[in-house]
Amino acid sequence: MGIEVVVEGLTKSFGKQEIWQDVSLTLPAGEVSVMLGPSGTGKTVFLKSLIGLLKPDRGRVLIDGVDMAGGAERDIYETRKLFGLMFQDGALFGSMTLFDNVAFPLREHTRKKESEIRRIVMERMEVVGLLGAEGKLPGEISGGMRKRAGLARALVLDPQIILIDEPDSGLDPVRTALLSQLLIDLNAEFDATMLIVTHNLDIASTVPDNMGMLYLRRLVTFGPREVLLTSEEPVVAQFLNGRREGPIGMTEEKDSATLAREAADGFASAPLPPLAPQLEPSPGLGPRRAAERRRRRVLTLLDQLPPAARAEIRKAYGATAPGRSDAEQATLTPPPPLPTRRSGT
Ligand SMILES: Nc1ncnc2c1ncn2[C@@H]1O[C@H](COP(=O)(O)OP(=O)(O)OP(=O)(O)O)[C@@H](O)[C@H]1O
Repeated sequence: MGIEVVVEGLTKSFGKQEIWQDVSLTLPAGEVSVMLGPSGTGKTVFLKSLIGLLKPDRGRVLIDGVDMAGGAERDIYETRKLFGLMFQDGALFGSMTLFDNVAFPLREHTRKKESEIRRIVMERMEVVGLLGAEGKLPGEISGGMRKRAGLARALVLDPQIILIDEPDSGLDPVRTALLSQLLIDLNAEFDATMLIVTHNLDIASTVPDNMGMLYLRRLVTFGPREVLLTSEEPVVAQFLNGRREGPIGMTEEKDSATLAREAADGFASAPLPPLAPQLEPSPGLGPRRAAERRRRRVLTLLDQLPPAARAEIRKAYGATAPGRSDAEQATLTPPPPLPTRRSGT
């Protein structure tokens, strides 16, 4: 099962440019989380800080007792092996075939025999739908295929935490919808903690268990998806509706006169789109193990959430039994059977 990632008071600047300050959140073990935010708000910097590639000025990133922000380099190096990373363009080596690209981490970080490497690579290629393309070079395939190859490579070391940076960039809507399904299927198969950075509203509204948003050098919110998707905070509502009107401008922040004029025109009261259901794993995979853990976790949190989010969660999980608190209810319903995993994964 995936590992919990605890972020405490993280603050990062480059010289005089403050990227974000005092970011605190917990990525629950094995669940899928999405981080939204306008361009340039430091989402990629956040991912790199989680894995210890960038050092924050203050704060901690705790993974299994190791502080990725300020711990001993040897511990950070070891803990990094728990991660799978997929950056925007797949970050493949152009002169290597897809097979060699996907095999690279196994050859680099393990002493496995070539026959074992072949078995693992072909299995991961199958998971991302790339069987048959293993002999191709990255330049010979589409952008979507390159991203899936990047995902296959992120999976070869059986990661417990998977960080994915803008998996949708450059993809058409159909490929993006297929990718959303693939991300949920990967979570069902590997039960890893996943954090996805994206601007894509289709992925954001249908894939994650939890969502957060970075804006104006702070974390606006982070929590169960229903909180952000029902939030009336103007910046969140603007982002989720893709509207021009609202606090976010081309250079991140609009001036107060423009904002006041737009507010007078009523942008703040425009309704949010109805909540889309979260995707289920493809037939044959069984339910995600994280789904039942998340149900129990979120029901115990219910009393602390805003009313609109609470109502959506109750709707999603069925009405609470009369006379029982949400926390009691969380322990009552028996969990569904565990998913059947494909052999060898
Ligand atoms: N190594 C670095 N040195 C100096 N500045 C950096 C470095 N890495 C990132 N930045 C700056 O940090 C800011 C945030 O960058 P980042 O790439 O994290 O944004 P983002 O939210 O991921 O943007 P996008 O959605 O457009 O990819 C930018 O202004 C960028 O120029």
